[in-house]
Parts: sequence; structure tokens; C-alpha cells
Amino acid sequence: MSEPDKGTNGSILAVSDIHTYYGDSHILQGVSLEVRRGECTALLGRNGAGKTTTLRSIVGLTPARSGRIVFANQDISGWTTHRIVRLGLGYVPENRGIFSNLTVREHLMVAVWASGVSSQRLDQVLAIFPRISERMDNLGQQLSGGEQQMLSIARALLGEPDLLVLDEPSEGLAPIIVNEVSDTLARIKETGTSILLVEQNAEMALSLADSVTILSQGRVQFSGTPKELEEAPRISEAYLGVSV
Ligand SMILES: Nc1ncnc2c1ncn2[C@@H]1O[C@H](COP(=O)(O)OP(=O)(O)OP(=O)(O)O)[C@@H](O)[C@H]1O
Repeated sequence: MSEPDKGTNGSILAVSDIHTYYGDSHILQGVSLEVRRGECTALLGRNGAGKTTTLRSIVGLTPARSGRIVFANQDISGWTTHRIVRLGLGYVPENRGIFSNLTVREHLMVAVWASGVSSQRLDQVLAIFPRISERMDNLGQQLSGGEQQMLSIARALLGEPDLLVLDEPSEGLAPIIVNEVSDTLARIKETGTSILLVEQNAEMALSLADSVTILSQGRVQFSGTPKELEEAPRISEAYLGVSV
């Protein structure tokens, strides 16, 4: 992980006024958000608000048609996903990307080869995920939802990303496992890794976040700190359906 760069207003990721389409459907209509170095930004909103599309635009899977995305001081607009990941972005997709017939070890070794990191790095990552280290010879299909989520996060961390981008890591998990995922993300943040976290679980996301962006119908409805959101209950009730 690189040292914080004081020369660029402390931002590891700055998304400015992006517009993204699926065919003719204009989904993101001028989305802007920021992740500051070493901090966590939570991206919240109801189903269909455009959260996943925002992440897909950032990682180059569904490129924005206009707007600007600056990551690690580089304008990555139009870059391929492969190149963006190489620059230091770790992506944990919503479906977790776990293969049923590969073992935990094979998932991790593929990532080690692909990112060219040392086996020492694998040991460092496994130290954060004790449960995964005990399951090295289990197949993907033999893992619980929580273990699959942890493996997906571990794999993204192998490449020593400066920014970890996660799409609803709590989805489908029991509350006690959500707490484990949340504690793990807090530890990752403590090591200096910046985090962009998409969540339906506002409580979990706000416990980790330094800033919050709320989307509705492809537009930003709120941007501020968790405290500012707490002081604006009408916003959270209108766009999240809960008081925070
Ligand atoms: N492949 C696609 N083709 C066409 N429209 C899509 C596609 N994927 C998503 N959409 C539409 O784009 C809008 C935003 O979807 P998106 O998945 O980004 O929302 P979200 O906030 O992540 O919601 P969820 O929590 O349900 O994943 C929705 O109206 C959705 O129906």
C-alpha cells in the first residue's frame, strides 16, 4: 500500500458527473462521489437506485458515456477493467465470483499468479481471514455464504489494492456473519486501504463510513458525513426507508 499523497486533496477516487446507459436507458444521470485516502465512503440507496451501475462504471465493466473518473491521480475514464485493477483497485462483485469446483487454495493461487504477488503476501492476507485458512482444501460450493464473501474479499486484497470496492457484502448473510464481515472491513481500513462500500444494510455501512453518498433513480440525493445524515432524518427515511 502506498503512502498517502498529500498533493491531490487527499482523494484516492473522484467520480465527477458520470452518465451511464444500458442501451438507450439513461441509468446514471450525473453521479459524483469521492473516496478520500484511508477512508471509507458508503454508497447507499434502495433497490434499482444505480449503486451497482456506479461500481461497474468505476471498474470499467459498464463504462460511463460521459463524465470523469480519477483514481490514484490518473484519469481512468475509458480504461479496461484489467488496467484499472492493475493500478490498484480491488473489486468484490455482488455475486462474489466464487467457482463451485475450485478449492479455496486454487481461488487464491489463481489470484496470486494473476497479480504476480509473493506467497508472503498470501500469508499476510490469510492472517486476516482465519476461517478461510482452515478451509483451504474445500470447494467453493462447500463454503457458507459468509465464507464465500470472505474468500472474495481475500482474493481482492491479494493484489495489495489502494482501494477496495465492495458490492453489498452483507447480502444474504445472517446478522452475526454480517458483524464478522464488518469487523474484517474495519481491520482492512485500519491498514490504510481505502474502501468504497455499496450496501443495503445502512447500519453496517454507516458504522464503517467516513462519508456517505445516497443515490435515487441514478442521481445523488445526499452527500455528507454519517453525522450529517443522522441530523437529516427526512433524507434517510425518503431514500433509504429507515431512520439512521
Ligand atoms: N443489464 C441491464 N440492462 C438494463 N437495465 C439494467 C441492467 N442492469 C441494471 N439495470 C437497471 O438499472 C437500474 C439501476 O440498477 P442497479 O443494479 O445499478 O441498482 P442498485 O442500486 O445496485 O440496486 P440493487 O440493490 O437492486 O442491485 C435499475 O433500474 C435496473 O433495472
